[in-house]
Amino acid sequence: MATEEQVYAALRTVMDPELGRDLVSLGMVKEVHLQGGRAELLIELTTPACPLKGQIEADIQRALLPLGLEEVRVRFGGGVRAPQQYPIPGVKHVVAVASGKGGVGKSTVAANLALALKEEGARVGLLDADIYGPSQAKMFGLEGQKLKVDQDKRILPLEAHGVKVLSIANIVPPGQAMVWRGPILHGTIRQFLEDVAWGELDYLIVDLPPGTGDVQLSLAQLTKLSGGIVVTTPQAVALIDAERAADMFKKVQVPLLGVLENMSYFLCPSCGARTFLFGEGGGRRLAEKLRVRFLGEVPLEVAVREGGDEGMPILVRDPESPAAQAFRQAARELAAELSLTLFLPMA
Ligand SMILES: Nc1ncnc2c1ncn2[C@@H]1O[C@H](COP(=O)(O)OP(=O)(O)OP(=O)(O)O)[C@@H](O)[C@H]1O
Repeated sequence: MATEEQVYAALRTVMDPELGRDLVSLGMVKEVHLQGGRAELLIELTTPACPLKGQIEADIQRALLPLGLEEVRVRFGGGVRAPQQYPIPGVKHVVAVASGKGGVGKSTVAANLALALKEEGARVGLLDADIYGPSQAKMFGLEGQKLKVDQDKRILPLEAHGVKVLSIANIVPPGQAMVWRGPILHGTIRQFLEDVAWGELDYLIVDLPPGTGDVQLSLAQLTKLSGGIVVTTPQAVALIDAERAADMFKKVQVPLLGVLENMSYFLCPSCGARTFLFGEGGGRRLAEKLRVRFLGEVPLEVAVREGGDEGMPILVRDPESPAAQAFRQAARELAAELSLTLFLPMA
């Protein structure tokens, strides 16, 4: 009959593929129950959205095989690991979504990544800091809704599809031109972070304006961002600007968690054929050049645009569509990269 010590010894041979250390020394083995010929394990991953769950489970099964157990059941648990210091009280991670060029789908990506992380069990907020072209209120069907404050006069974010959303569009009347001077803008970003009752969040996703301007700078100065991602299309002009956005993160010492390529190819709704409208492989090549994780390719699908216009992001509107699946995978990659930064401090 296998003993607990033997199980732990076997688990010491199972590596977290990304961290390169074994599950026991990483403190991931939370429970080992042995009864009869059965073992039940509780493994706490660095994030519930870990993309390598399947592989880790298979490795565990393989490592315990020589112990001759009848059955090994693996449960995965644990929440999102937090940094030593929270960037905002109650908020574990602030992640910025940037793009060099406008119109590459940054807001669509921010919305769907937020929803995908929520789907994995995380508590998620979305801050629309794209003050020149806020689109999250529309994307989440919250247009025209007024914000309320709590008894401490803190702004209460709105909520849709299980994500807390705060957009400047719910503050400034629609269609009104916004001229933001540096100090006002800085103050507004500060308010978004400090005077909003975000509550307990694992991730606060921030949808930045395109380019490399004052909002980015203010955000980096006002809070400790866990990281940022850059959204691009495969097109050469977009890639040049994307590299600039990546460089901005470097300048303000924010870890670049990855590059996501959107509008990678058009997926024909009737025959499923792929047409590479903007070229092929540019996002991956950029990620390789920058030595960061490639978060994946999201196809251009009519339903993504329709969903965005109707207040139903694709993850909600058509969860099984190729774009939704690509967003889900990208969110897992992002969560995994983020938890890596907690173990391996920035070089
Ligand atoms: N994968 C996709 N498939 C189809 N349409 C998409 C996709 N991604 C984004 N879109 C559409 O492209 C348009 C621009 O997207 P979005 O507003 O997300 O871009 P953005 O980069 O945030 O723009 P801005 O620079 O104005 O902030 C929207 O109509 C959106 O619905």
